[in-house]
Amino acid sequence: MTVILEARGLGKRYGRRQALADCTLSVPSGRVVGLVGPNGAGKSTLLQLACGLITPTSGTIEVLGSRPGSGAAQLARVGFVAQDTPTYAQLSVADHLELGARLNPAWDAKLAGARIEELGLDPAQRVGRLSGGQRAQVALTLAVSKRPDLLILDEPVAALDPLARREFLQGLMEYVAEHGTSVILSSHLVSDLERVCDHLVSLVASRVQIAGDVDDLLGSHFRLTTARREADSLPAGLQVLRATHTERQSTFIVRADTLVHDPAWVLDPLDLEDLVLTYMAEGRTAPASASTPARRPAKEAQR
Ligand SMILES: Nc1ncnc2c1ncn2[C@@H]1O[C@H](COP(=O)(O)OP(=O)(O)OP(=O)(O)O)[C@@H](O)[C@H]1O
Repeated sequence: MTVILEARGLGKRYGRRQALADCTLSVPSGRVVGLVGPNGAGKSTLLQLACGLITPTSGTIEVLGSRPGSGAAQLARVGFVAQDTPTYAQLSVADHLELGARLNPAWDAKLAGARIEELGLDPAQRVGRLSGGQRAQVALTLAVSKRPDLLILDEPVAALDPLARREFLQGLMEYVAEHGTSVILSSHLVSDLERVCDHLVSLVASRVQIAGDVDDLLGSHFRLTTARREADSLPAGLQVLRATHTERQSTFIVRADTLVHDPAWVLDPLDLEDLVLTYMAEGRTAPASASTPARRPAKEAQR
């Protein structure tokens, strides 16, 4: 398996504020990775470390086999769109493409021109006069037209209306399918991520809480409904992430790498949103472990 991003004990501290802590992560190449987590969890910090905009205060990170921002060749292989989709308000759309062409050795002028035409944007239009969504599209066009091996997008759809969001993600998927680019994108919109991502990284309180291929994660997490019982009476090997009880019934969200079936249980699959929200809620009540979430003991039932 080729790894596109490898972090070992990675941390970033601003004065006394720990923006990212003890992050150990290995992201396989060829994936569309969804990076999720509550506000302030450290998502932008991780993405900025990955493209070399900031440097770690502890640990190491390698992207495409070398230190981020370590040279022109490395920079050329990574496309980054920051959270505020920065563009130059006074420059036209065509000026942006010209800038992209001059700054990037592998610039794909045909791709850039075709995207702008598809989006129905006037090349002569000043970018400061475009809507937030159109500016996001111009920023994405610049990032993909440099033909990177890894595209890093920090909340790319936050400013877009639902239709523009759908079109943006559809366009991104078509691009990825055609060019095989690896993508890491952060978003609070898990339902969007569910449509496009095949790998998930969840950060809570500056730590990696869970990471893995979406199919593996969904295949090892379930909603288990049974006659009322306490979490600690469930078989060993089930990690109880959440427990709720009525007078007669208990519902557990469990993680189980190999599941023993019991006819007294009803097991239902989780969707990605359930899974992400469960871990986020768990992160609020217990400090997250960086790399071994499945080994934690079952928690006390919440009543
Ligand atoms: N330049 C900075 N100086 C000081 N603190 C910072 C700086 N950048 C980030 N932080 C702090 O680091 C923590 C993580 O911030 P970060 O922007 O990475 O979170 P995030 O998960 O991207 O949040 P959001 O979802 O709100 O965008 C926050 O507590 C933030 O205040």
